[in-house]
Amino acid sequence: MEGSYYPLSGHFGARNPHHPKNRSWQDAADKNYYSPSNINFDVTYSVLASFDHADYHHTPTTTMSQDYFSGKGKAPMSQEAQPDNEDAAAGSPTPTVPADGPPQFVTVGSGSTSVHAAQLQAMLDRDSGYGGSIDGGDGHVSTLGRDHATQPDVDRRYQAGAIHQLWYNQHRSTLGRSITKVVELLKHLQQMNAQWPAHYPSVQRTDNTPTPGSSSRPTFPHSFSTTGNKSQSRPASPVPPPALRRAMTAAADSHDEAESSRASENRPPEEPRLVTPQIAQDFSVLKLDLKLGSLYQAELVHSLEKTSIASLLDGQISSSIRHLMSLRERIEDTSSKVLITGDLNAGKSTFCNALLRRKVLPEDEQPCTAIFCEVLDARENGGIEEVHAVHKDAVYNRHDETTYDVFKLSELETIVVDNATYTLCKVYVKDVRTIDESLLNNGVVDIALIDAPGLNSDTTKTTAVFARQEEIDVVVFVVSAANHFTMTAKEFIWAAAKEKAYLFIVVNSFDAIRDKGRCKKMILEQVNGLSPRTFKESAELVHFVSSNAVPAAPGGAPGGNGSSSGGGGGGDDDDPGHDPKGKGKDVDKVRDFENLEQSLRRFVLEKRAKSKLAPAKTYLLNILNDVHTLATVNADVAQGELDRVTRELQEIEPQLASSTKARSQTGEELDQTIEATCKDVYDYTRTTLNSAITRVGDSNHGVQYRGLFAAFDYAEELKEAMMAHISESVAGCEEHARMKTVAGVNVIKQLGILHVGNDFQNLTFRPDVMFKRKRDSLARQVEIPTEVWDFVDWSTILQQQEKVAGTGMALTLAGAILPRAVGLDTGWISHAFNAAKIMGNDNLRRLLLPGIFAAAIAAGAYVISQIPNSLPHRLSNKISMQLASTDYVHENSTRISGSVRKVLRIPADNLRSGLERSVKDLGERREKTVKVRGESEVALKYFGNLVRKSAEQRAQVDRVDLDSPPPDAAAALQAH
Ligand SMILES: Nc1nc2c(ncn2[C@@H]2O[C@H](COP(=O)(O)OP(=O)(O)OP(=O)(O)O)[C@@H](O)[C@H]2O)c(=O)[nH]1
Repeated sequence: MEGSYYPLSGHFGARNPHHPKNRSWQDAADKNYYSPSNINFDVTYSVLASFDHADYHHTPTTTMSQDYFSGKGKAPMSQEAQPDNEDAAAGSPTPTVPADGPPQFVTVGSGSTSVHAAQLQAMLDRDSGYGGSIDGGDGHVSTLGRDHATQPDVDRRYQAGAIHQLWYNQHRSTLGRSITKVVELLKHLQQMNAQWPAHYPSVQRTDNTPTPGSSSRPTFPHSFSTTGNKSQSRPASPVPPPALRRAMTAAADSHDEAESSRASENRPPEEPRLVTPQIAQDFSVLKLDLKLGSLYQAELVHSLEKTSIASLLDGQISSSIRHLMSLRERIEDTSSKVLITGDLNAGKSTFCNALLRRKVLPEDEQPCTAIFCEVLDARENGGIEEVHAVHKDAVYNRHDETTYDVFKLSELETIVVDNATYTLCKVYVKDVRTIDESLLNNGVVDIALIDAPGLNSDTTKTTAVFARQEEIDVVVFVVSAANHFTMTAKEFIWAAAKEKAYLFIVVNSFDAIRDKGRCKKMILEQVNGLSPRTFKESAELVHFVSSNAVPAAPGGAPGGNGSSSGGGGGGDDDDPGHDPKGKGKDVDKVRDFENLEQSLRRFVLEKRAKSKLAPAKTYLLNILNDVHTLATVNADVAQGELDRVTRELQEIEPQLASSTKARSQTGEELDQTIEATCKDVYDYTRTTLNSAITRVGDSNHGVQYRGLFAAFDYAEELKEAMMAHISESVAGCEEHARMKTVAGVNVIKQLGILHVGNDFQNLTFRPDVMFKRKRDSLARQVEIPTEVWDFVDWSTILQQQEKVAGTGMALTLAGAILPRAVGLDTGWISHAFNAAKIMGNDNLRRLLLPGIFAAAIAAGAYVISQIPNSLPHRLSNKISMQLASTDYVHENSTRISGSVRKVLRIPADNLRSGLERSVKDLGERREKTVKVRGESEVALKYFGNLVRKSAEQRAQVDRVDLDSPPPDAAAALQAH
């Protein structure tokens, strides 16, 4: 057996005669110990080394631990108490280990000693834990390592402490890194949630929502126990045991496997929901508290906008980030708080002083401690010993003197008795012991001792509340051996045991008891009744000591007797200097106390892992589960959204193309229809009216000539009839225009139905309303006055005149007009004219005047006679001229076709804007859909990554096994 276990640290090596001086920690680290076929204790050893070069340097603890390993300290045990190291090295069995157990000595170093190394580790595990490995779970109280502590025992304890510390640091840094990663993930999730509001599953209205606190708190499996309760082994599921969850996390049943959203989608919907209620049940940290009024969450989720839910989620993520930060602070905090409480006058202050090896806290036979005293290493106060008495209701801040008053240590007595001004005081003391010996400054973990006021009706509650604080890693309950447990003590232990599972019980003033065996038995029975778990581990957790027998260390504060820790004495009842027997007793007492210290130290170490790392691990698993669920759901939603918008785009694209085409085609068609209709109406109207006007004089329109004396009436009636005829023609044109308009509207309607849809289905058109305005009726009318000259057909007369020149004209007039006027046959006159022409002009000149006269008469008579014939023409011409001068035909044609255009334009414009709108709508929809597609693609990628990353992180955190011993050692043990 070559080498030693101790090369690991100068300190260990210094105390072991077999320590090879040329070996160093670095030497060991340089060895390749990672070969799987050579699993041995050196693996653990190399783990130690690797930590030394990795995470271990980061924290003050690291530094202290290095000091601790550097050999600056000295052995905690008195020389008398140390076993023969030579014997131990030579392999002689120690009396504390059963004969059939593993070897009772250990010498480790090279790979050849791996079996023993593993066995040593197993022993360390058994020794340092307080699981079933010691008492076998049958309630038998072992006194192993307490009554007869040997040097190997002590070494093993140190080794266990070192291994535990490295194991702790490894897990701490893994969890710390994980926290940083998760915070990053959450921050990105927050950003994503702002851009793409994350979908949150609503909660189904079921009664199986986990009620906080309903699950029973599990027992903490032992870190070092290799035969720990198998039923407590963590399930393979990443969901941690429920009761390990923090108060703010809701416990989720491990059998509540997250249902895949696809599977849940296949189920018939029970109520409207965003995603699936089943998934919502699995949320623990990111659960949205939507219980408002009488609304159920599901209803509320649905009544809230998606963005409101996203902002609620954002709030949850923020608080989660804050919580993770505080968890990181907590795991990085190297100190552990030990609450020392118990009945009045049980000896709590004396016990604290004994741990400190200094009379720091006032001890008195009458109740004196009225406020909480937290004893801390003076290094935390810049090395200055003083008391900071914290003001009532103030939050202590060492850098803010308004929160506390400063006192000297010697003034502590006056402060602790007064609970009116202060509730808490911070006592900074210099540690008089070396880091090997000190509990307060032990090189592994900084411990703060909190001396609580004695339990009474006023403070029990306060102390119980205090005990529940997460910062309290360990509760030490001091009970007087003479008084046993009072009612108040029992109540407190009941309450505290629920929170902390294990309590450290100090039965003090054991020196005052005569029948020690009976006392032990009775107290242990009581412990069994109060905290069975603590009872099961009573060898480690229940200690019978006499605190007042522990002397102050050299250099201690006034009050200590200056004797060394190993020297004994200092007790009130013994004087070791004069009584060798008494000295022997005190040595036992001191050794008991030192055993207590070692147990307490291990307890603190283990509890520290539990109290600091377990919440971080549990919370990380919970949040990662939530993030994973949320990411899975949202990846599904994003995929669904992507599929949907892709389908939608496939529909929209052709719709948009055909709509755009229809818009231009239909626009042209509409223009053509309107133009063609208007042109047709205009042309028709113009032609019809022109022909009507031209031919209006061709008939008398049924108006009868009733003689000369009714000539004027005749003219009037005839004119009216003519005008009516023309008006009727206009009305006819309007009717034609109506028909054409109806046809045009129908064409537009069909186009509308074809391209726009239902809007045009109900298009109704009332043609009868057309041309009903006053303007239309005015346009039809023409005012033409009747004049005398209308009765004379000058053109006829002039035509006749041309036939005869000069006098002939008169004759012509007479011959042409008169007979007609008097209604005679004109044949003879023609003959007369012909005769006159033969007679010659001279004869005729003589006949001129009478001729003219006769002709005038004849003409007058002729004109009158011609009225029935000439008047229609005259009037027709006159009307025609008049209408031409007012541009009647054009005006009406324009009016009628204008009206038609106007009427047709209404549905046409509607159709145009409908088409325009549909193109615009489709364009906008397309734009939006394209945007959603882009966002969905980003979200899908993001959440897909998040699913992967959260699963990876979760697996990493899950690998942080707080319930098992360092894996290499366990493997070595198993290999053996
Ligand atoms: N015989 C004996 N007396 C002890 C022991 N420990 C403490 N005492 C005495 O018990 C009395 C009370 O001790 P304290 O330490 O003040 O008790 P306490 O629990 O702090 O008291 P309060 O804080 O006031 O509740 C003192 O007179 C101590 O000397 C012990 O181990 N043996």
